[in-house]
Amino acid sequence: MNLLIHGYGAMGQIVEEVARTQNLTVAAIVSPAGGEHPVSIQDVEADVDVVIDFSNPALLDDVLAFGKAKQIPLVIATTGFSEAELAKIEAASQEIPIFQSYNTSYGIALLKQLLDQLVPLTLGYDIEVIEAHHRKKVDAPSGTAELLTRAIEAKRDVTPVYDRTPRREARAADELGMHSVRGGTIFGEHTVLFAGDDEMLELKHTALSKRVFANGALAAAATILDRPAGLYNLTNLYEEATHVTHKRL
Ligand SMILES: NC(=O)C1=CN([C@@H]2O[C@H](COP(=O)(O)OP(=O)(O)OC[C@H]3O[C@@H](n4cnc5c(N)ncnc54)[C@H](OP(=O)(O)O)[C@@H]3O)[C@@H](O)[C@H]2O)C=CC1
Ligand SMILES: O=C(O)C1=N[C@H](C(=O)O)C[C@H](O)C1
Repeated sequence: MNLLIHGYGAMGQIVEEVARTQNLTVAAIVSPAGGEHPVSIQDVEADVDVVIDFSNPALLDDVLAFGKAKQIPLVIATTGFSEAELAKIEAASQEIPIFQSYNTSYGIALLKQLLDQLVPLTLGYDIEVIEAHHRKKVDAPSGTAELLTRAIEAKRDVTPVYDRTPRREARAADELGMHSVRGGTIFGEHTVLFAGDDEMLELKHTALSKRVFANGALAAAATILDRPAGLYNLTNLYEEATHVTHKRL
């Protein structure tokens, strides 16, 4: 598997490190900051089998154009896409295999499965999603908070509310509050709180390193390599990705 690592910030660098420990071939790295690497994906000349993208939505068009021109699969792990950008990813997936997920950890895949089962049973409980990340994160709420919110919305009639400051009223039963904490070096923490009368239930996932995301992205890359064109995610790649992603680091 000849990898192209697109985006060479904190995550791109960890993907490179983890790929090398797994004896995978890093054929090219694209670093908008320049240095020894190409600045743009369009300048990559190496033979590449799959792209792993941890960068910025501003670069989406370039990544999709590259994947379609070379007819190779893409693993898109960047967060913060608009609805229009997500639609572009979906359209491109009719031509090439694309894995797109706002969180590549195995634990979040498990949390989503739990929510699918649990949320229909929680009428009468108020649900809030709380996420915490490092001080360098630029997007909020996190992609994972959006992913979890969509999973909850699919199972209960709720309306996401990100900012309560303009409201001066009691919480409506159908609200789904979302909250962001930023500080320090927190790798990523997501809590789904079910608050009932005189009791609370919390489902919480804590990433203990960035390696967990790199490992999951590499597992996704290996899994979609030979897939037909289509849009893949943690749910429909779940079975195959499990044994790879969940191996001991
Ligand atoms: N799906 C998942 O499981 C995970 C997703 N992520 C997501 O991956 C992305 C990258 O995270 P991380 O590596 O921590 O972020 P960094 O800020 O450390 O790196 C981002 C990379 O994208 C480039 N970049 C950023 N903005 C632009 C822009 N406007 N135009 C061109 N290049 C740009 C940066 O280049 P330069 O250095 O020149 O600024 C850098 O190479 C984020 O969206 C993050 O939320 C992160 C962890 C897990
Ligand atoms: O920027 C990060 O670091 C992370 N971003 C993703 C998100 O926005 O959910 C995934 C993970 O939580 C780390």
